Amino acid sequence: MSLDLQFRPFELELEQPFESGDATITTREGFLIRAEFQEVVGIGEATPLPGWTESLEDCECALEEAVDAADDGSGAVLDAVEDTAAARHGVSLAIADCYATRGARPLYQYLGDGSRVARVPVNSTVGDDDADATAAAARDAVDRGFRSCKLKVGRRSVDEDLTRVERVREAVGDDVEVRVDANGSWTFDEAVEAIRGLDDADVSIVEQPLPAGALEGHADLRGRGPKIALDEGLLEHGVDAICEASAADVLILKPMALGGLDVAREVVTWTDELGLESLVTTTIDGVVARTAAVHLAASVPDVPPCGLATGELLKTDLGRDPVLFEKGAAVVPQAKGLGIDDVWGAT
Ligand SMILES: O=C(O)CCC(=O)c1ccccc1C(=O)O
Ligand SMILES: [Mg+2]
Repeated sequence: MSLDLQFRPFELELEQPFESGDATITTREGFLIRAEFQEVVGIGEATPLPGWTESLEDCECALEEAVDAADDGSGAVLDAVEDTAAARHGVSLAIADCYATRGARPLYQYLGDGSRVARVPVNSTVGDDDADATAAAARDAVDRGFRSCKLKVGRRSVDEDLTRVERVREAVGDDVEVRVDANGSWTFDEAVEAIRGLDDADVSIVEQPLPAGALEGHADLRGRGPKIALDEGLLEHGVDAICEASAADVLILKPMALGGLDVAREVVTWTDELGLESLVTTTIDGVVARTAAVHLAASVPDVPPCGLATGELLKTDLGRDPVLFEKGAAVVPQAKGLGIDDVWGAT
C-alpha cells in the first residue's frame, strides 16, 4: 500500500517581536504535513524562515511536488524536497513519525542508540532589550527553573552589550550558565573586545560572533575563554570544512534549517567522532517541530542545554504541547512516535 501525503498552511503569532540578526520575527508561517502509510499516521511541520531556509512559496511548491510523487507512487517523495530544507524537514518528519509509531517506540530511540532518556537540559532564550529589561528577563527565567540563559547580542555597541551581560550575571548569580548569540554581527576586532569582557562575566559560549563566511576568524577567536559555537556558519560550510579549519568548539543544530532530523543526526555522528560538541535549537517553530527537536536532542549523548524552550515565545500554537519544562529541562515524551496526535484534526 502506498504513502498518502497531505499538507495545509498555518500561521502562528509571537508574543512579541523576536530579533535575530537583521531580521525581526513577528509571525511564523508554515505547513503541517500528514503522512499515512499502512493505516499509521505521522505528522510533520515545515516552517521556513527566510535567510535560514527556502521561502514560504518555494516550500509550498516543493511540498506540492512531494504530494504528487506520493500520489503517483513513484517513491521519489524525498527527492522532491531535497533542496528545500524546511519542506524536507516536514516530509521526512511525518514519515519518521509513521515508522516510530509502527514500531511503538518514541522517535528519539530511532534516532539514537535506543537507550531511554528522561529529560534534556534547555536554555532560556532572552531577546535584545535594554540592560534593565534583559536582566529582569534572565532573572525571571531563573525563577522559573532555567539554569542556562542565552542572550541575543550584536544589535547594540559592544560596550552596551557588555553592560547587559554584566547586569545579567549580577541578576542570575554565579551558578547559572550565561551564553550569548551575536548572529554574525561583529567585526573581528569587535569580537576580540567583546570576548574579553564576556570571559570576565564567565560567559560559556559565544554563538556566531562573526559572519557565516568567516572560518579562519572563528578559528582565531577560539581559546580566549568562551567556547565558539557556529550556527549560520554550519549551514554555510558544513561540518567537514569547520573541522578542517578548527573553526568551532560547538555546533548549533537547527533541524528545520538543516533539512530534517536525519540530516542533523548525521552531523551529530560526525561531531561525536571529531570531538566537537553539538546542541539542538529551534527556529521558533510550532509544537510539532519543537517536539521533534526535543527528540533529536534526546538522541545526543550528554547534550549541553539546548534552545528548545521557544514555545513560550509564541502567542498561538498548533496544538497542545506534549513537552513539560521543569527545573531547566524538557521532559522527553515517551509515547510512541513523535507523541503528537491531536494537531491535524484540531486546527
Ligand atoms: O537558541 C535558542 O535559544 C533559540 C533559537 C534562536 O535563538 C533562534 C531562533 C530563530 C532564528 C535564529 C535563532 C538563532 O539561534 O540565531
Ligand atoms: Mg544562533
